[in-house]
Amino acid sequence: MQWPDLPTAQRPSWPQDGSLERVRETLASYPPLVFAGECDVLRSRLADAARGEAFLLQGGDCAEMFDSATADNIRDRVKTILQMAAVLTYGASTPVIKMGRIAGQYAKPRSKDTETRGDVTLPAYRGDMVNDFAFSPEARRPDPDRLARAYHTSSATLNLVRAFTTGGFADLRHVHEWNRGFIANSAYARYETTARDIDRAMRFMDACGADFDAMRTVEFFASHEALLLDYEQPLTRIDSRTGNPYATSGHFVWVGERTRQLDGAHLDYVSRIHNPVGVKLGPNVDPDEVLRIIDKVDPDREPGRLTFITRMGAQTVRDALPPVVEKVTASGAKVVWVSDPMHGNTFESSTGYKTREFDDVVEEVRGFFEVHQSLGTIPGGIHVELTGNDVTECLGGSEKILDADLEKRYETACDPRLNHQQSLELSFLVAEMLSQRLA
Ligand SMILES: O=C[C@H](O)[C@H](O)COP(=O)(O)O
Ligand SMILES: C=C(OP(=O)(O)O)C(=O)O
Ligand SMILES: [Mn+2]
Repeated sequence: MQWPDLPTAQRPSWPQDGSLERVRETLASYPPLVFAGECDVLRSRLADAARGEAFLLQGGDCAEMFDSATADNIRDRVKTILQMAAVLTYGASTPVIKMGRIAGQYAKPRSKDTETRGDVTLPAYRGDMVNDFAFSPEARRPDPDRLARAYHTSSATLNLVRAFTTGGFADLRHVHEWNRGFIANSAYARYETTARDIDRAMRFMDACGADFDAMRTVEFFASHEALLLDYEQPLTRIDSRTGNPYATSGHFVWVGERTRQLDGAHLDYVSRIHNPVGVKLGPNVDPDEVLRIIDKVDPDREPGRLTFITRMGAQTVRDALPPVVEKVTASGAKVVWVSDPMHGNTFESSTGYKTREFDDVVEEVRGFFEVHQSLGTIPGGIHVELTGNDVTECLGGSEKILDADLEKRYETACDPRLNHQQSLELSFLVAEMLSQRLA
C-alpha cells in the first residue's frame, strides 16, 4: 500500500542505513495478529457502548516492556481486567467490553526529545519498540530491529491472552480463583463478597437450567496507540472478505493527544483503516477541531467506529468537556465517550517520581459521569493505566500509598499505573457511578 508523505509527529530518528526499510519489508511478510472479523465484532460492541447498552473497560500498562512479557505478568493483568469487569457487570448489570492496552503498547510519545541526568543528556526513551530504557548512549539509539521484536512479543502475548480467555480460565464460575496470588487487602475482601454474590446468582441460574457454555469464554480485545506508523503500515492488510484495509496489529488503535494533527500522518492513517479507532482529547482541544476529526475519521457516522478518549484533568473536566460534547452531539455524530482519568492528572512527587493521586483519578471519572448526565449523553467507558502487580506508582487508595512509598516498587517505564488493589477499588466506585447512570 502507498502512504502519503505527511508530517509525522513523534517519529523516531531512525538510522539512515536501509535497516528500517528492511524491517518494514519483514513485517509486511508476517501474518496478521488479529482477524478483520474480530475488529468488526468489536465495532458492533462499541456501537452498543455508544447507545448506553454496554460499557468499555480499557486498561493496561502505559508502556509494555519486552522483558515484562512473562506468563505471570500477562496473567495478572488479564485477571485484574476480568475482576474489574466482573465488579462492573455485576454492580451495574451492564455488559462490559474488555480491552487491554496490551500486545502492542510498545511506543511512547514524549514531551521532550532528550532526558538529562546529572550532566549527561541522552535521547528520551520512546518505548521498547524504539530504544531501551537503560540510560546509556547505546541503549537510547533507535533500533529498527525492535519493530520486529515488538511484533513477536505482541504475538506471544496475544497468544497467551487468547488461551486464558477462551480456554476456560476466564469462566465466570472461577470468579473466586482470580483472586488467588494477589495479596489480601481491603479491596480483595470486598471483591470476595462480590464474587460470592456472583456465585450465588450463577448457582441460582444453574438450578433454573441455564446453559453455561457461553460463560466458558470471554471476548477480550487488544489495543494500543498507533504511534509508530513504521510498525502499523506494514501490518495493515486488505481484508479478503470485503477488500477493505485493516490494522492487524490489534483490534483497536488510537491516536494520542500529541499526534492528532488534522493534516498529520496519524489521523490520515486511522482514517484509511476499518478498525474501530480512538482519538485522545485533552483540555485544550478546540470543539470545532473535534468536528473536523469526525469528518476525517468517521465521515459516514458509523456507530462504534470512533471513540473519543477524553483526558481533561480532575479540576478541568467539568469545564472543558461540556463544550466538546455539546458540539459533537449537535453534529449528529454517535461517538463513544470514554474517560481516561490518568493523563490529565500526572505530576511530579516531592520525591521526584512521576505520579498520580488515586483521588484525582476517581474525581475525573466522577466529573465525566456528571457532565454526561447533565447533557443527557452517554458515558461509555473508562481507559486506565494499570498493572496486576503490587507496585507503588500512584499515591493514595485505601492502602494510602505516600510519597515516601513510591521508591519501594516504582517499576513503570513511563507513566504511573494503578496497582491491583487500586484498580479493584476504582472498579467498585465506577460500578456505583455506572449503576446511577442507568437509573
Ligand atoms: O503516556 C505517556 C506519557 O504521558 C507521555 O509519554 C509523555 O510523557 P513525558 O511527559 O514523560 O514525556
Ligand atoms: C501518551 C498517552 O496518552 P495521551 O496521548 O493522552 O497523552 C498514553 O495513553 O499513554
Ligand atoms: Mn501513559
